[in-house]
Amino acid sequence: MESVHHISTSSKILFSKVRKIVPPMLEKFHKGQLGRVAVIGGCVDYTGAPYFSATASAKLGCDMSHVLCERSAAPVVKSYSPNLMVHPILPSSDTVKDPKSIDALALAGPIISMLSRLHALVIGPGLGRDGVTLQVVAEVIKEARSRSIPFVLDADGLLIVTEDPNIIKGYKECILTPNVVEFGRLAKALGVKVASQADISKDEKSAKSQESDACEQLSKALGGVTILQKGPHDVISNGITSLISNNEGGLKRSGGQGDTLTGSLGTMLAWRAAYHNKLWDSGEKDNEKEAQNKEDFQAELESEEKRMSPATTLLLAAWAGSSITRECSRKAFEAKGRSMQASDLTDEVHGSFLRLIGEPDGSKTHL
Ligand SMILES: NC(=O)C1=CN([C@@H]2O[C@H](COP(=O)(O)OP(=O)(O)OC[C@H]3O[C@@H](n4cnc5c(N)ncnc54)[C@H](O)[C@@H]3O)[C@@H](O)[C@H]2O)[C@@H](O)CC1
Ligand SMILES: Nc1ncnc2c1ncn2[C@@H]1O[C@H](COP(=O)(O)OP(=O)(O)OP(=O)(O)O)[C@@H](O)[C@H]1O
Ligand SMILES: [Mg+2]
Repeated sequence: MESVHHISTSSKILFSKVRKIVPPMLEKFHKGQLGRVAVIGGCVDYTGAPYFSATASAKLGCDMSHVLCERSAAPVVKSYSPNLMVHPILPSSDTVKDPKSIDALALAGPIISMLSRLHALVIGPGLGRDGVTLQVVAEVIKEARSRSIPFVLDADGLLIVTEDPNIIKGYKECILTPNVVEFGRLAKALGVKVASQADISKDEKSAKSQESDACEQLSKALGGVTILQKGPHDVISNGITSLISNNEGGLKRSGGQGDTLTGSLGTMLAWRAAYHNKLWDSGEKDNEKEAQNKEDFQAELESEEKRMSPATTLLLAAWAGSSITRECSRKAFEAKGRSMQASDLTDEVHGSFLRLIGEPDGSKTHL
């Protein structure tokens, strides 16, 4: 049976609502207003992941793209691109005197001091599993939460939640992006039962429903945190309702496609903040009511004149990031077939944005 909780609004309408939260390009804006996003990740083992994430964020359209990484990763990430601002301020066991006795909050100081200048964080791409690094990042998460800074948590960053779910429980300004393995770890930690492949119905509709039920349950167990569960289709749930992202993707499953997703989400979160701060006039009527049930969410998504509430735009931003990533994968696969690499997605970000979303009304781009 199809889950009763899915939002059934068509993709066409959802994309028209996404366009509402994309800031138009206007001469009056100054550097930074269209998004300052930082990716926290990059260690001795992984330098590609933070690069792909930060570059996707920049290519989607944020103004400033930072990478906060471990010392050994910084010169490598810098050498990939002069466009990124790369800060070697993420501590690890290799960069502290005594890894067994650290003051994690003090070590997080240089990162925390940057937070007031950022609109959104992407925590996790290529973070690695070093104990010192993870303790420091846990302090950054607590601080970002206390200041209501939105963030995406992915990859090794999700381990922090698996260890201590309370760190994000009930936080309504974050998106978790687990792949199938990470979802299983989180579900286990929260005591949510996930149907095994053998249990999942062969009927496609029922299978989709079972998967989105698991996503909704996990979201509920985390107090309504938004979860984007990646897979053949992506399920996005806030524990009350779900959106399914199922536009066609590519067939190559190369590593690093999740990084285009997190970077895109970082920019969507920064744009969403600008929308709620009324950086420009969206032409919509004010709406004081926060969406609380499926009907409210659907009504906001289908209204042509009312502003959306933050809970609705969070779901929508997650759906948009997923749709863009899948379109990048489709186009890159069309061109490259089985040789497709993560960097091929990076080149498709802007074209995918234009095809799916398009420039909002009022943009002076003449595209
Ligand atoms: N170029 C890079 O620097 C990249 C770095 N990455 C980083 O690598 C680190 C580890 O990430 P992993 O994703 O490997 O996580 P894990 O180390 O938890 O490994 C997950 C394992 O599950 C397997 N798996 C994935 N989907 C599956 C499915 N549907 N069914 C069964 N098995 C499945 C994968 O092949 C992988 O071996 C993270 O920090 C991540 O950000 C990745 O993002 C890939 C690209
Ligand atoms: N079977 C599939 N069919 C179509 N798209 C898929 C499929 N599996 C994953 N995707 C898409 O690929 C993107 C990355 O998801 P994936 O599950 O590969 O994440 P990941 O394992 O975290 O990636 P990474 O290697 O970057 O860590 C998502 O946008 C998802 O929608
Ligand atoms: Mg991943």
